[in-house]
Amino acid sequence: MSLSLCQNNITKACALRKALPLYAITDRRWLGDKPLAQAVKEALLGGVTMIQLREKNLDTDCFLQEAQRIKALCHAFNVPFIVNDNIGIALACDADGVHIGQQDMAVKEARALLGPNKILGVSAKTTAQALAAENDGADYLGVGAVFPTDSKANASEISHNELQRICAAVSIPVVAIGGINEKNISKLQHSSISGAAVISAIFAAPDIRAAATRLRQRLSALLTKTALTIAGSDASGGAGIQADLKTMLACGVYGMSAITALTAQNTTGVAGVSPSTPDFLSAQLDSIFDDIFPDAVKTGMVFSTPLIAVIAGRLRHYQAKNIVVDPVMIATSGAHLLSTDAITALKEQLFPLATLITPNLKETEALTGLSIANKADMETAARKLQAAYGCNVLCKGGHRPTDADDLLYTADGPLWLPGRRVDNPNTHGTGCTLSAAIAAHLAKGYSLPQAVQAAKDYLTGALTAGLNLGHGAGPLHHGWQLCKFP
Ligand SMILES: Cc1ncc(COP(=O)(O)OP(=O)(O)O)c(N)n1
Ligand SMILES: Cc1ncsc1CCOP(=O)(O)O
Ligand SMILES: [Mg+2]
Repeated sequence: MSLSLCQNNITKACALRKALPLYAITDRRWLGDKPLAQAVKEALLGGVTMIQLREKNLDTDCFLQEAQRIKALCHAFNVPFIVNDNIGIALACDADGVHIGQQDMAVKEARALLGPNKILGVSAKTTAQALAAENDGADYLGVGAVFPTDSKANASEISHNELQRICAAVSIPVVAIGGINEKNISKLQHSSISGAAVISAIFAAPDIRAAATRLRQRLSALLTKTALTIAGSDASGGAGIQADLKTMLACGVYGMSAITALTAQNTTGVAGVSPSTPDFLSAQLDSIFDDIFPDAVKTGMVFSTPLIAVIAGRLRHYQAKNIVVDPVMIATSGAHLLSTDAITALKEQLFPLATLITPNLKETEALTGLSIANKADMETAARKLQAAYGCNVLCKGGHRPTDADDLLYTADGPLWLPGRRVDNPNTHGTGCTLSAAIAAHLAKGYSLPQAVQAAKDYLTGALTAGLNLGHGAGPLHHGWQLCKFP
């Protein structure tokens, strides 16, 4: 992963992931008498998430006119519009992007012509082609044919193992293409694709809208991702397990929980803590991993050395991936949520397993023994943690006086992610919410910087919604995208 990603690239990549699940590609040869625009409108009404205009035989004027018409239609549905093969047409109609094959033009050249903001898709059949395309500036890959197809002459098939290898090799999203329909789509279940690109299963269907709707439903089930929170319960619902589960749902991921401790807690403070036994925590983790293997895990309040030993042991045993460790030590209210002797266990047993740790400024100081007065100090401390434990570090600037800039420190170095300070004293559960949202986005296949950026955007929305409950620092509105409280 390269951290030369600029903020714009991250935003573009996040938007692209939402557009990939059901990617419809036009082919007027399947339409009979039906006008292309009508077919595309039916597909859009059925819920396709991106449209590609694929014309192999039109002259330039007709191609451009068609592109302008279909683009307007797509944008009326807030769906990105891509042009196949022809970058000149894509630029002339200001399409959202272009899709090219290995023979169409060099990926580097396409990227240079398109600039950084347009979407560039590239066809790939091998891991070598996929890695080269990613390196040269592709935003997504079209990989196939994954089944026999009647829509493209001489489309050679690739094995599902190769598809899986390509998905694992690259950080950019992959859509499968070729012969995909409602009946066979479930065979792609374990491939880690971000979507399916489809021609005939949509455009050759007698009822295009209904076919798109059914495929979209199948894909939603197929692409469902899961995340696990290992944390303490907050009786008042604003932090801990309760915040994490609400966040995961709001971020489009199925959430599961293993409870380390019950807390009698509200917005004014923690009245009591009743920890789980190590055996019972272990039993909860076994129940989860043996049945629904989580695509990502976050840990929050881990409380004590014996509980940390169980968590580390089970995560290692199951080879859990995408682990976000929020080093919860002291609640916003001042209550201690980690026994002092457990800090060493947290560092030595959990940090080395983590994809990311998410300390705030106070936690960063406690973990490093350094005092932090400015951004340079944040970089020094984050570098120290990254070097000591081999995990990526998100040093959160939420308590900085002027901005809410966060520092993501990886083996590639520092990446500053600017944040807007939201004027809201109700911040109970912000750390839990951010780390759960990062885990949710990692589960969905976002790269680490994308996941952090998407989680920051979600948290900013939850703070901005301005929920005002309780007598202390109140909770956030985790469902701000779903509903408004009166
Ligand atoms: C998403 C997606 N993947 C592959 C293609 C194939 O494009 P096409 O121009 O038919 O063939 P190549 O250029 O890849 O040889 C596509 N249109 N979209
Ligand atoms: C364009 C393309 N590239 C590889 S397979 C294919 C055809 C996809 O069409 P269908 O979904 O009808 O099989
Ligand atoms: Mg092509």
